Order: sequence, then structure tokens, then C-alpha cells
Amino acid sequence: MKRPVVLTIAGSDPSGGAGIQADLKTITAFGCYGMSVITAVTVQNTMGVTGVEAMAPDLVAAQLDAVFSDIRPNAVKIGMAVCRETIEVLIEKLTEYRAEHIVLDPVMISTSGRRLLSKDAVDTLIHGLLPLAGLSTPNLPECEALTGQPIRSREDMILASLMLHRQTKQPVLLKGGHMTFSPQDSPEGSFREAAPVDCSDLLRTPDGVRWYRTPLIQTTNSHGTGCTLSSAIASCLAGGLSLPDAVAEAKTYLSGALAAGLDLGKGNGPLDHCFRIKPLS
Ligand SMILES: Nc1ncnc2c1ncn2[C@@H]1O[C@H](COP(=O)(O)OP(=O)(O)O)[C@@H](O)[C@H]1O
Ligand SMILES: Cc1ncc(COP(=O)(O)OP(=O)(O)O)c(N)n1
Repeated sequence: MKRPVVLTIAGSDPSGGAGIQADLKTITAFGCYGMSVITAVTVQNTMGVTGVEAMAPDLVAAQLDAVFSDIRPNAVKIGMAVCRETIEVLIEKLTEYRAEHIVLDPVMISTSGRRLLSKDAVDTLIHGLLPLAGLSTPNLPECEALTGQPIRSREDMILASLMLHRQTKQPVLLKGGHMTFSPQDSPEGSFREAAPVDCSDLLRTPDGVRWYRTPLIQTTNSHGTGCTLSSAIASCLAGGLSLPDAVAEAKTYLSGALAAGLDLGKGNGPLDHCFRIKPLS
């Protein structure tokens, strides 16, 4: 029996809402076999990140060797890359092993404001790792940091995604979760504050742009949405879907996991990754 295999390279979130833990739950929910290479251990829960310790880059390299020399992944998701030395290891090893279908979530700062990527790593991320990835999935602040282009409207999203695409020569999914849109807005129109109702993400490929619009779900329990989306896309690519279809499937899954109404913790709670799995009676 064949099962698509997905590798996540990311940091650990002990509360299970983001990072490696969210990735493996998502990969499993898509029926794929999940493997993990840990780049960092964070200390965090639904109320924020209070500590970060990077794994030694040699240990990251050894984990990658162990995985690739034995079970070849059909897709790779990269999350928290933590520092320049680790990024250099990822570039070397993913090139050596000719990894396919790399989805890179360029995680930089947690919602609670803690740096998850050191400042001096950004150049190596832009010039070394992003061009290796078949898709990058920045949120709006990350795309601003990568391109220097402020993003306040749909037109800005179109422009910033083009700038990043020109820099990396690779497809970009610019996530709009940090900006919500009102119904009066045409896909090309300007952002207006009133009555936000949808979350719009923009996929840019060499063929042009495509908007993915999903209803805004009113919840404060959205910890780990970016991790979940990128792992879901990697799982769909591993299963053989095209990039536009993989993004559509992943968005549907993410909306279901947000809407399921799981309510855990005292802060920004996790999604329900298991909402499609039948519970034990
Ligand atoms: N409240 C919400 N309702 C529906 N979709 C959301 C909501 N918040 C975020 N999303 C979606 O979750 C994904 C991650 O978005 P975003 O919050 O921008 O990224 P990150 O988690 O990396 O900061 C995007 O597809 C975005 O549209
Ligand atoms: C270990 C780890 N990796 C990534 C993140 C950021 O997660 P993200 O999905 O972008 O979600 P929020 O920061 O919005 O919760 C993280 N917190 N921890």
C-alpha cells in the first residue's frame, strides 16, 4: 500500500497548536504519513512564547540525513527556520537530496510578538531558501519584511506578491489573515474598514494571480493557522494535486478546523485539526 509521505521541518510548540505538532496533526488528517525534523524547541502556550532554544545546526543536518537516507518524502513543509546557520544546513541538504514540493512558511515573529527567526537570517532566507521552495506562504507582515513593500490594500497585495515572485522566481501564496475585506471591495479594489467578512489569500504563479476568498470566521482561537495551512498544502501536493487545487483544498480544511469551535486554553487557542476524524463513541 502506498501512502503519501510528508516531512515537516519546524519548531516544537509544547501546547500543540502550532509548529511540528500542528503540522503532524494536519498531515495525518490528510491521510499522509508524517515525519519531522526539529529546528528549535519553543516554550509557549495559547498565551504566548516565552522561550526559544535552537537545535545545533549539526543535529538538524543529522536528522535530515536520517530521514532522506531512509524514507523519501513526497513533499516537505518548512516552518520555523530559526537562524542563519540552520537555513544554510537546509539549503545544503535539500539541494543534496533533491527534495520535491517544498512549501516554505517564512515564520519570523509569533502573534504574541516573539522573534522566531534571527534578524541576520533574513538575507539567507531570501536569497538561499526561498528560491529553493516551490511555494512560499508569507503572511502580510512577513511579506512586508521580505520585500520592503507596505501592504494596506488588495492592490498592495498584488504588487508585493509580484515583488517577492521576482525576487525568488517561485510561486507565492500571500496570506491575508492579518487584513480582512468588506463585501464592497472588488478583488482589485481598496481595503475598507467596515464590516470585514472575508479572508483573502493571493496565489501568484508564472501564469498570473488567483484570489482565494473564504468567509472570515469570528474566533479568537486561531493559533497556528499559518502552520496548518502550509502543512495542508504540502500534504495535498504529496497526494498529487496541482498547486491551485492544493491551495483550495487546504483553505477548505483550514476553515473547517477554525469553524469547528474547539476552545482550549486561556488565550489564543488552537484549531480543531481532527474535525474530520470520527471520535470514539
Ligand atoms: N478568522 C479567520 N477566518 C478564516 N480564515 C482565517 C482567519 N484567520 C486567518 N485565516 C486564514 O488562515 C491562513 C493563515 O493566515 P494568516 O493569519 O495571515 O497567517 P499566519 O498564521 O502565518 O499569521 C490564511 O489562509 C488566512 O486567510
Ligand atoms: C514553533 C512555532 N512555529 C511557528 C509558529 C507561528 O505559527 P503561525 O501558524 O504563524 O501562527 P500564530 O503565530 O499566528 O499562532 C509558532 N507560534 N511556533
